[in-house]
Amino acid sequence: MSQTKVFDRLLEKATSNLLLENDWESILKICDLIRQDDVASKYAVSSVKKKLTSDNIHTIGYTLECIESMVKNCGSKIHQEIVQKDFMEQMKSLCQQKPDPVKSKCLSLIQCWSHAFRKNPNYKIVEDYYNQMKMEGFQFPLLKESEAMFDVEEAPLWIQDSDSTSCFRCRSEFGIINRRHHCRACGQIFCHACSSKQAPIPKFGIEKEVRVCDGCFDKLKSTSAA
Ligand SMILES: O=P(O)(O)O[C@@H]1[C@H](O)[C@H](OP(=O)(O)O)[C@@H](O)[C@H](O)[C@H]1O
Ligand SMILES: [Zn+2]
Ligand SMILES: [Zn+2]
Repeated sequence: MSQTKVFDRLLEKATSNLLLENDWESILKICDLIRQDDVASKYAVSSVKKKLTSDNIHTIGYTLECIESMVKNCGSKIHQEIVQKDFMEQMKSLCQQKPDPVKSKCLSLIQCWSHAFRKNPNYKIVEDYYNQMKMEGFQFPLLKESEAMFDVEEAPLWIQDSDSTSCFRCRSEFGIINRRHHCRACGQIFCHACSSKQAPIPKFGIEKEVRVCDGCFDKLKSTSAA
């Protein structure tokens, strides 16, 4: 079964209106799939946005729990998808149209994200919505700063192929035979001889074995042995 199908099934489970409490196991598996890039964050957020349009208030409530965990655990790849006008509009309309606990959950999420993203100018839309909604009379709950702190470690962006003509480690020139390969731990580009090993990268939430360079392999092994 494709990982996207696995994600869809987990999201169905985690947002079922038959649940009596949060299905944390499914929620955390959803976060793992996103952190490991087994499912695209754009697809994940668009699926969650659809769930927020459910007629069932319980499904919406459990979906908000999923969103909260995705934002806390999956880093900027998810943040970039939620700091969009359409998503913020959807959250605001839930505050206008739905009763508690959905309304209060949405208000506290908008407030939490506004605080957590306050230093990132690219995410200013959240603070703008928060301030605008305060001016419009929405009653936000007391901010619990500890809940608004999440600095999850995430995998580095990959160096662009075009930015590298030789192996970062042995300097061999790339070409038809000597192909480029990315290390998932440092994001640098290596020849196959310098990046033939695989390892999980727990600090990035990558539990499966992925390609890493020899230097990162040794570091990861020494960390896991410690
Ligand atoms: O197979 P190629 O045509 O050489 O393309 C390379 C592979 O897709 C590499 O995948 P990998 O890191 O999983 O090997 C990727 O890291 C490189 O950026 C690509 O240039
Ligand atoms: Zn090399
Ligand atoms: Zn590396």
